[in-house]
Formats: sequence, structure tokens, C-alpha cells
Amino acid sequence: MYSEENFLMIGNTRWHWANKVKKDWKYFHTSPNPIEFKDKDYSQLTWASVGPIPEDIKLCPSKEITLDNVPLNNLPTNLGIDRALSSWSAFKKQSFLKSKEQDLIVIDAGTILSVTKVSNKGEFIGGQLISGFSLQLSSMSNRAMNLETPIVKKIPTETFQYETHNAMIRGSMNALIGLILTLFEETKLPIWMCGGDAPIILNELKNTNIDINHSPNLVLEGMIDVYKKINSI
Ligand SMILES: Nc1ncnc2c1ncn2[C@@H]1O[C@H](COP(=O)(O)OP(=O)(O)OP(=O)(O)O)[C@@H](O)[C@H]1O
Ligand SMILES: CC(C)(CO)[C@@H](O)C(=O)NCCC(=O)O
Repeated sequence: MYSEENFLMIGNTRWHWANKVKKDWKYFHTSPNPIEFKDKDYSQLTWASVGPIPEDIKLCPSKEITLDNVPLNNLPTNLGIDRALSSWSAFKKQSFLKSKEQDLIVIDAGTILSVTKVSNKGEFIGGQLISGFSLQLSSMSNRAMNLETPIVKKIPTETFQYETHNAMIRGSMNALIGLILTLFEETKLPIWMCGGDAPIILNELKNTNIDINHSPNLVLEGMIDVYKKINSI
């Protein structure tokens, strides 16, 4: 049985969970609709979703966290709840830092890499969306007869790659790195990053002068914070 202190974020590739164990939060990721949870009672979970919800799981509609629950201004009605929650979370974290006077940028390097700019007053400004790393690789092989989705063991470093699979990997990674470098050059704003590809992207950026706040659980932390606000905890 779940207690009320269990949270689920349904993404497009994975499901993301937060469980309170004694006083500590434990964050983990599973495949969608994990077989090991098939007998679990989902009705007590606080949840939000941007991905498909299987019909056989019984989430409670009144326990859904929606955009109306997120205390940022100017949110478009169709904005992904993951973007709203990570933005709220980063905005709140930055409000305790010296950089609180500055606007901020949130990058969620997931299935889709989303960029979201939030003003120092907590207003949604806008963003960018681009296919995430795995999706770039799989979409190339889906649409080009001679390309196969590579298995990524490591990211090759040289700009010009001899092997096809390495050329696909280097090109896809450069698309993401290039986007981030351009954002930083144009704005010089603090960047907050989460998502499944954040570690490899940060590794690629380690020799640059971009200072990124890696905060892997921004979305779930935002959900927990919003839940506490709604329930005055
Ligand atoms: N164990 C893993 N399974 C799947 N993807 C992974 C894994 N580890 C890292 N990744 C990377 O994470 C990315 C997906 O990120 P993440 O799991 O955060 O997405 P998601 O939250 O399911 O999607 P969304 O962006 O819709 O919320 C993929 O591009 C992939 O390269
Ligand atoms: C962009 C994604 C897919 C990122 O997970 C999600 O936030 C979503 O479905 N958004 C809806 C459209 C938008 O945020 O502009």
C-alpha cells in the first residue's frame, strides 16, 4: 500500500518516482507501468503526466497535480506539467541564492530536451524544444534506410568521425551542446538542468565556462513542493 507521500511523474520514456523513507526522499526511475508494481494500489499516489497513461492503472483524478496548482504566472494552458514543475522548483531554489535577481533557464534533457525561461518574478517567458539525444538517434534510423540506431557506449570526441554510428552520436550530441552554448552566449543566465541525459551533456560541457546547476530531481521536487502548498503542509 502507498502512503500519501508517494509521487509519480509519467514521462514519455520512463516513469519517475519519489518515496518518503523515514525523513528522506528517495528518487528513482522505472520503465513505464513496471511489472514489479503490477499489484500495487496506485489510487493513493500524487501524480502528474506528460506521457501515455495505461488503462489498467487506477490513478485518482483528484490527486493529479495540474498547471493550476503551480504558482508561476503567465503559464500557457497547454504547457507540459513537467516544464511547469521544474521551472517552479528552479525558481524556488534560486530564490535562496545570490542569483535571485536574475531570470533563469531550465533545461530538461529528457525524451524531448525542453528549455524554459522564467523571469526573476516567477513568470513563464518562453522556451525551445528539440528532440532529445535518444530520439535524435532513433529518428535518423527510422527515416534513413542505411542508418541503424547506434548503441551508445561512449561519446566519441573528434569533430569528424569515420564510422557512421559515431558520426550519428557526435552529430546528435553537438546539436544539444550547440543549443546550450548558444543559449548561454546569448543570455549569460543561470541554467538549471535535469533529465536522463543531463549527466552526459554536463560531461560534454565540463571544459567550457558554463556554470550549470545540475539538479536531477527538479520535476519531482516541484511536485512535492506544490503538493505541500495545496495541502498547507
Ligand atoms: N535507463 C534509461 N532508460 C531510458 N533512457 C535513459 C536511461 N538513462 C538515461 N536515459 C536517457 O534519458 C533520456 C530520457 O530522459 P528521461 O528518462 O528523463 O525522459 P522522460 O522523463 O521519460 O521523458 P520526458 O522528457 O517526456 O519527461 C533519453 O534520451 C536517454 O538517452
Ligand atoms: C515538451 C514535453 C514533451 C517535454 O517532456 C512536455 O513538456 C509536453 O508534452 N509539453 C506540452 C507542450 C509544451 O510544453 O509547450
